[in-house]
Parts: sequence; structure tokens; C-alpha cells
Amino acid sequence: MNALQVKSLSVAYEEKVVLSNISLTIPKGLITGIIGPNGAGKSTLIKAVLNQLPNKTGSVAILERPLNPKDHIVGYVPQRNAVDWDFPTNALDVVLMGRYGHIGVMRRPSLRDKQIALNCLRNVGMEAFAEQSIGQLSGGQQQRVFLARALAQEAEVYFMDEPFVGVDAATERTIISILKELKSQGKSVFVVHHDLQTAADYFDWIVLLNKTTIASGPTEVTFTPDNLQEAYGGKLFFMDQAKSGKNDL
Ligand SMILES: Nc1ncnc2c1ncn2[C@@H]1O[C@H](COP(=O)(O)OP(=O)(O)OP(=O)(O)O)[C@@H](O)[C@H]1O
Repeated sequence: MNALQVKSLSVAYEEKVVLSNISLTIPKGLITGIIGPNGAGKSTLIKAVLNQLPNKTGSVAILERPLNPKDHIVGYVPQRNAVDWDFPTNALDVVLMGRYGHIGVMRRPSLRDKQIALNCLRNVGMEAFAEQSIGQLSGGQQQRVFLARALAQEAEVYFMDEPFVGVDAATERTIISILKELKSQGKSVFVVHHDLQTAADYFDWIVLLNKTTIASGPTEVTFTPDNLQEAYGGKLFFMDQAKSGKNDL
């Protein structure tokens, strides 16, 4: 079964076309990295797949079906800077929002929902911060809370937009081990990622993007100097520089 199938997807913001003729077929049960330079359209691709953008053509299927908001099969972790962290709420309530797909926005969460939410906070090492205002958490702690919210959705396919940005090494390890745990449960995870040094370790499958698809396939096939050169153009360096860490593109 395929986790994601995209056919001839194009997206424009007003007149400006930012994604052109994207076609992808990605099997279920993998951790996929979506990689490309700034402005390549990585976030736009996720938003288009999640039906959040009006101006698109082409088709998208998740687990072989068009996205149906009532299915709750998709979990989303937005970019951290896309979230209003001054919103007056605590960490537990943010995680409970992940349950709304199951309980409905008008109903009160049950004890079981609260237990699931607390469990998810525990999984990301944030149980002790359940009652803390989200605005008072550090960037990495906020990211962990958002990951917990996605876990609370109990989705089948996860889309995460740069979950490793601004987090320390311990948080990064926590996040990657959670992604691997999701994979071991047969779930599929899509991650927008910038760090080429870790990409080959983290991902089973890589989509290289620059306004259109440069490559999509198993990491060992797609993550090659030629494909990276094509995706990053003149901004690219050499693979051995990627390995030495001089890769912050
Ligand atoms: N709401 C918007 N209105 C108009 N243009 C937009 C909007 N959002 C993104 N764009 C443009 O679309 C293009 C793709 O942006 P997008 O954020 O998808 O790229 P990205 O690959 O995720 O970039 P980054 O790595 O910098 O986060 C960029 O040129 C950006 O300026």
C-alpha cells in the first residue's frame, strides 16, 4: 500500500507558481525526508497534500484514498514559527487538541483522552510541564509538546515541518526515536528537513524538491551528489562537506 500518491500537483500563491507538476508514489511504513533549498516549496507541498491551499491542481491520495477530514488518519506538526506561542494555554491542553478529531470540538475530553495526552507528554519527556503555559517553554520544549499533540491524534500518516529546527541534540534524539517507534508500528512519517548531514541516517526514502521533483526514491538511490547538485544548483558544495557538517543551506 502507498502512504502517499501525488499526481501532477501544481500550486500557485496568487499568480506565482511555486510547485509545478509534482508526481510522487511513496510506500507505507517509511520515514521520508522532504529535502531541498529554501523556497523549494517543501512546506507548500505538505500544505497542499493536507488540502490547506485553495490554488492547486492535480490529485493527492493518502493511504490510497482522497483526504477526508473525518478519517483522522493524518497528523501534522507545523513549523514552530507558524504557531502563536502567546496563546494562553498550557501544554496538556495543547496535546488534548490532538484528541479533538476523536472527541469533537464541542465535547469535553474524557478521562481516557487526558490519560492518552499525558502519556504522549511522557513519551516526549514533557510530563512535568503539563500545567505550564506554552509561552513559558523553551523552543525545544515547545517542539516536543507539538510532537506530543501529533502523537495524541493516533494518526496513520504524519507530516512534520522541520521538527528538528532549534532543538538541542537530546531533543533531536528523542524526536528521531519517536519517529522510528511510529515506523515500527507500521505508520508513515514525512519530515521536511534541512540537515544533509543526518538525512541519510534518518530517512528510508528521500524526496528532493526544487519547485518540481528532482528525485524520489529509497535514500541510497536518491541521495547522490548529482541529485543534490541538481536540487541545490550553484549553492551546493560537495558530499564530503556535507559529511563534515558544513551544510547549513
Ligand atoms: N502564503 C504565501 N503567499 C505567497 N507566497 C508564498 C506563501 N507561502 C510561501 N510562499 C512562497 O512559495 C515559495 C515556496 O515556499 P515554501 O515555504 O513552501 O518553501 P520551503 O521549501 O518550505 O522553504 P524553507 O526551506 O525556506 O522553509 C517561496 O518562494 C515562498 O516565498
